[in-house]
Amino acid sequence: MFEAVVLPVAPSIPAIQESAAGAVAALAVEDLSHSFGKRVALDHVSFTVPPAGFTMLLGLNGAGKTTLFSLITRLYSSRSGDIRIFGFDLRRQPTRALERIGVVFQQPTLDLDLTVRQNLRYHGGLHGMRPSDCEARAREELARIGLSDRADDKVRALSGGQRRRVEIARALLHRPNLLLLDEPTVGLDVDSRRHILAHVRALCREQGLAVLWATHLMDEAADEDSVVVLHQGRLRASGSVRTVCAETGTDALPSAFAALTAGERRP
Ligand SMILES: Nc1ncnc2c1ncn2[C@@H]1O[C@H](COP(=O)(O)OP(=O)(O)OP(=O)(O)O)[C@@H](O)[C@H]1O
Repeated sequence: MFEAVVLPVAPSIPAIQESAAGAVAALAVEDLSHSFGKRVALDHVSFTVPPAGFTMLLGLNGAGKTTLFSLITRLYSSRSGDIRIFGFDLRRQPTRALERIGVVFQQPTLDLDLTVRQNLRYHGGLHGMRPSDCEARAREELARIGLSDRADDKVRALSGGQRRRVEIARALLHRPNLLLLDEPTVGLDVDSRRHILAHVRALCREQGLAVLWATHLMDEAADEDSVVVLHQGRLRASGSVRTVCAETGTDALPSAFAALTAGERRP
């Protein structure tokens, strides 16, 4: 359990206001494909994530969620298709695009032998933050997530849920406008899952963040979310929960998801 602390809204990066005079999507994926040898992981996928609000990226194992995240974060380069982040083309303007996203990867990436503060400082350095800014932001984000008193503990001493919370604080340090989380609650107990989801939903509401949350757990979705459904590398549906239910002739997201992902599983 932790008490979330509500802090003032962080200022956004000014250039976004300029480029987002219209409602520029936080993320626009267009005709994106990616293969590992002969295995097609993403097959002509197109969808958008609204400039603010919570979007669930739903897919079973092997749907292509992590491959998509790897392309958006440029761990892999896309050979076919386009990705724009707040209007910035990831291939042509990678710095401007990438500085707008924060990422929590599926596999934990904190250094267990560094303290919480040192992990955050390292991340700030990678983003070119001044040490004093980084220190102030680390304090803010650790307070927000209820871990101020653990700043000087080694990450190894934290629970799985606390480590995830530090990863979220780290992802927000440079004030991104789009937060990507790849199955962030995997391996956590019910209480930690609930609190992490509630925390990210609160961030989304209070700071006007756009969030893309990948999961296969239907109980993490809410009626007001936008959803993107991937299955076996293909886009099966995207839009509001209501639209996806209407399109599948179902009355709830779990039934819609079951209908959209029925059929042969890939070996
Ligand atoms: N590095 C890789 N080399 C070869 N094939 C890969 C690689 N990474 C992913 N794949 C394949 O690409 C497809 C999509 O995998 P991906 O990990 O993106 O799915 P996912 O939706 O994230 O699944 P999970 O929920 O299990 O993490 C799968 O068939 C997977 O085996």
